[in-house]
Amino acid sequence: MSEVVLEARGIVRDYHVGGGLFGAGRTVHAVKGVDLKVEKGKTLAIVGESGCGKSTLARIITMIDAPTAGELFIDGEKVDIAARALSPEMRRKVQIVFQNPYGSLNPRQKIGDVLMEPLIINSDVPAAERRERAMTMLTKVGLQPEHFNRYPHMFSGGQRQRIAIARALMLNPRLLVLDEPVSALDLSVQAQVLNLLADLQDEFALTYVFISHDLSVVRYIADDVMVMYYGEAVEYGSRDAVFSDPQHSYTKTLFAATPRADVESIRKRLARKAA
Ligand SMILES: Nc1ncnc2c1ncn2[C@@H]1O[C@H](COP(=O)(O)OP(=O)(O)OP(=O)(O)O)[C@@H](O)[C@H]1O
Repeated sequence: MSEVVLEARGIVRDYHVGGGLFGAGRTVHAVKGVDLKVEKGKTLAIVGESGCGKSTLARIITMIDAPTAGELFIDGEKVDIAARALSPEMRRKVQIVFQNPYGSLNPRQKIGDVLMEPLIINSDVPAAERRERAMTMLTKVGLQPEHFNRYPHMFSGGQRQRIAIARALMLNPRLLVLDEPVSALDLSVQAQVLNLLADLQDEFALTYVFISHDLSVVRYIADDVMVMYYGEAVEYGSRDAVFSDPQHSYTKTLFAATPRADVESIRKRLARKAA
């Protein structure tokens, strides 16, 4: 039987904005009741334009932010995100990789320390083993052991994203939330990082939630696709079903607005890289 790693039921997130001493302000309904389910080793891509609620949903899944309503289950266990003391074990299971590797790495921290930090904070793994695990992880993401003592500015954008992925994997998570992880990279580097993610998924049986606005990337990486529009999931199904027979008018418009040539060229490039 398949194992469900992530399930969300009726997730709602409202933000109260504006309103000072005398103003009432207003409520932004960022996520309006989203259900989703992702099985072990699979990738759910969440796609939609800026402001549709993708990042809000990503923060809720990562337990950084609490929903206004709804339930979240990780490995079948209900998560009480509002609780201050979420167990370290629960936190360990879900890690996030952000779009901008420049912003997410401390410029004064050597790469080895970047990788060992999650172990220092969340585990009692001894120093020698921390070092060894960081070295191993560097090679798993296609970097070299000698990169251990270098600083982030000495790396390219693609290499920095590899470092961010390595750090996210240091605690052996079950689920990686990838929030536009290749959007800031050149096309050829995007392909390399996507192939790396596919390899790591196979090796560690990882489950991915992949947030993107780029349909060509989604088509390559996803098993299932959710299309969000103004906080709602207007389309949700297998990649092939969503791409071959989109049901919602917004999805049709979104697909029509994506230049076909772009999709084809990146698919060919990815296929060449994969060969
Ligand atoms: N902390 C916040 N306070 C108030 N409103 C917010 C907050 N975070 C997000 N919003 C609003 O919620 C809506 C959804 O935002 P969100 O960032 O989740 O969308 P997104 O699809 O990820 O967009 P982008 O790709 O631009 O990040 C937007 O209208 C946004 O302005």
